[in-house]
Amino acid sequence: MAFPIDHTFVDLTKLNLPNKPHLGHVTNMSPFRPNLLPIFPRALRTSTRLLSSLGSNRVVDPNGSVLIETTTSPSPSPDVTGGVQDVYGEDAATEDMPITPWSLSVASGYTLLRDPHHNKGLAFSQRERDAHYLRGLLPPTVISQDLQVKKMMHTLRHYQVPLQRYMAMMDLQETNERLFYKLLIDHVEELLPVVYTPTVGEACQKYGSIFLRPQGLFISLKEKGKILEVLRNWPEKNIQVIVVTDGERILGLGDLGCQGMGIPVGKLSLYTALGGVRPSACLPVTIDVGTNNEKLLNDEFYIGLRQRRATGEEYSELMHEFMTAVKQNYGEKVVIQFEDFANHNAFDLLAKYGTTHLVFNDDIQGTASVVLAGLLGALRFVGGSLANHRFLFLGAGEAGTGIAELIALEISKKSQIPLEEARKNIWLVDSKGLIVSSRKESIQHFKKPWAHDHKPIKDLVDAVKAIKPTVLIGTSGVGQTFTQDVVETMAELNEKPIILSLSNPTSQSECTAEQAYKWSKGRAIFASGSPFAPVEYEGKTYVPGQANNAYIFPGFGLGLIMSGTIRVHDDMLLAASEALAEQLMEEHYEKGMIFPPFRNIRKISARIAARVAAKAYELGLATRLPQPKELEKCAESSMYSPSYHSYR
Ligand SMILES: NC(=O)C1=CN([C@@H]2O[C@H](COP(=O)(O)OP(=O)(O)OC[C@H]3O[C@@H](n4cnc5c(N)ncnc54)[C@H](OP(=O)(O)O)[C@@H]3O)[C@@H](O)[C@H]2O)C=CC1
Ligand SMILES: CC(=O)C(=O)O
Ligand SMILES: [Mg+2]
Repeated sequence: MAFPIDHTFVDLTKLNLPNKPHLGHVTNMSPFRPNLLPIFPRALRTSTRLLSSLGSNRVVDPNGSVLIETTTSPSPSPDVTGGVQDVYGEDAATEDMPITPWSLSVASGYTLLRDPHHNKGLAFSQRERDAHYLRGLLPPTVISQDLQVKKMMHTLRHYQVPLQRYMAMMDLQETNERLFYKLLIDHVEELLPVVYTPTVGEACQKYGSIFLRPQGLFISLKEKGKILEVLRNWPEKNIQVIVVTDGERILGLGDLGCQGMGIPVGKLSLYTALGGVRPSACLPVTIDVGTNNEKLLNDEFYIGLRQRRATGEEYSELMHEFMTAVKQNYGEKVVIQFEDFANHNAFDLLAKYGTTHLVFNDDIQGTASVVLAGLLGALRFVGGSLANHRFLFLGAGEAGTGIAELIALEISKKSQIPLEEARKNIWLVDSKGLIVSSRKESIQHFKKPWAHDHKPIKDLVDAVKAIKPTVLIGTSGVGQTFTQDVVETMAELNEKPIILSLSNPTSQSECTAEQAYKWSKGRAIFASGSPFAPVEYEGKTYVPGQANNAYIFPGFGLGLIMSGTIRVHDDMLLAASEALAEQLMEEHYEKGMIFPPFRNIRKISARIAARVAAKAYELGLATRLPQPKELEKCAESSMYSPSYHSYR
């Protein structure tokens, strides 16, 4: 179907039909939208009769794409009943088989005001208020969406507590979706820290207490054997992106179990606001296999399963059922973004499903791509190529080893040296110290490529002194681990030390922006995972960058979707990094920035999407053919706009 995915109606007057439509044949017609035929499974059945009354066996949209087609076969195949595809098995079901009673109605009056997808609040015009039975349900004034944005920002700025802002934003998302996205797009730099890190971290910790309305799809062990049915309970059918977590490693806050749902919800808000993917095409999912967080298990307001985490086969079987059901229900072009899984599952899931599904691990791959872009930008300050630099990581998990591997891949490709060779300048420290060859037998598989020959070193500062890195990257999830000693040593070793404190939320950042600039005497090139305000140091203002995968995944996902790509490839991550790095302009360098500002993020995302899509076409992984000529324009024009529509 070539129709935009949030169109659940098709205008019969605009279609290529031989006879005038006889609307009596469609039971779901709206009195307010008389020419609109609902495109929903149940409506498809009623439309079969409509089609025969029109003397046609197909409905074609203005672009020539078939929207509805009756079968001409005398003996329909088992999944084609009554002449149309029996999408959810309603027609094939016998009387004793349960089905989902899908129905579609057109919202008006009170229901319309309570429908977050269509509600416009005080922005309903007088004519719309008459046409849609709203008169008296709203006070007399009519205001524009822009004024609504202004008012909402005024309200948000009055809240002193970040969590209050978060709750107000979530409430808006659940009551007036377009206004929520308009606000987020127009004030992205101010509101990103509200709906995303750091505030979303606190929201997840307190999710049970602040929980008002469920968001997203909860799939727990109780749903084993029924996951396909659960997916079918979700009201939207055309899903393009799923962000899924099992809540075991939420930011640097550890196991938050079912309350990790704040993360997929937040990430998908960014898919829409930053990447332009329609909200109706986004599905947040939390897999609940229990939690090992004692505090939550004993919290009377905890919303998840009250048991310790299932592991081993029980875990894998649930995940496999989920992955299979997703492909069965939505096909193979749905992006499945793994988010905030613990590393003992994350690497295995990515490896296992990377060859059968369109999967992307944001913590391993998205983080790698954004950090590589930042480093390419930082070369401008420090000179040379990546091959001339030495890297030391604190933290050798998903983010640390993911970034390390992409840096090595970039060096290997650019310098035409083997990957093994490129890895030699990259060192990692985990909770037990520097990863060295004598530890090789006892470390997890994803650390093994980094076990170089060296004597063991326990402390970070000693590792800094021994390795002499030019770049220090924090991915430990532990705050304040870049001590004054560590930063000063980096500054002794380097004229411009590159220091990235990537751990989230702010409380877990390896050091603050102020510490990095102060302890390096203003010489550090610094960026952090969660935002820090500009810092004044000895009369100069330093603008820290935000090295967060939010720069990458929305545009990356858009690129996959717009090209109909079926698998993720590392070269697409490199393409995304290059696209992001190229958008760093002279004016940004002058302020010491290594990332372009977030306020231009939709433009940035369109460029990333175009480059990712181009790479997918080059690799033969894109299925949307022929390849559009101008991919960036194509990306821009396909982006969701939050402006209100006017109603008939
Ligand atoms: N800015 C961004 O875009 C992103 C930031 N992150 C952040 O990065 C952090 C880590 O995430 P992730 O890699 O997925 O987590 P993992 O759990 O996979 O890895 C954490 C690593 O840190 C090590 N570690 C823990 N404590 C210490 C310590 N005190 N000293 C040295 N090393 C330590 C662990 O060691 P061991 O292996 O021995 O247990 C492990 O290697 C999180 O805070 C997360 O929010 C993640 C993704 C994106
Ligand atoms: C940003 C992110 O994905 C994380 O901290 O896990
Ligand atoms: Mg994450």
